[in-house]
Amino acid sequence: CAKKVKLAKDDTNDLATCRVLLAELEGHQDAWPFLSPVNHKAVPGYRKVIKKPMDFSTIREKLANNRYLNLETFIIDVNLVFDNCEKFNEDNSEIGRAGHNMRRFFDKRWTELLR
Ligand SMILES: Oc1ccc2c(c1)N[C@H](O)CC2
Repeated sequence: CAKKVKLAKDDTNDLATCRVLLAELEGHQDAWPFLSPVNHKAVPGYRKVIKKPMDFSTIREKLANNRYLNLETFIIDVNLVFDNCEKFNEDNSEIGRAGHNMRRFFDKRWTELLR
């Protein structure tokens, strides 16, 4: 049978796409809980419960220092922000709702930009 050739995805614009997506996340009105690292010294339990803290300023730093292998590793870090939020906050709380809103926004935007 004919040999299957895997079509390579064009990843040329992925870095620019990550920058656009990150800027849109940072500019969202519900971004405030996620803009900078949680101060784990001021929040009882955070350091023990959340094994891999992540926030938008850390993602921006990693992007600037070429720390993401590809678009997928960037998306994994963004989703880590929202997964940490769900783990530590009630759904029916100010920050819990902000996390759900931001995840919904991100899912919609990256699929629009990449699908
Ligand atoms: O009441 C509080 C006080 C501090 C925080 C939260 C809730 N949730 C954040 O995910 C982590 C920081």
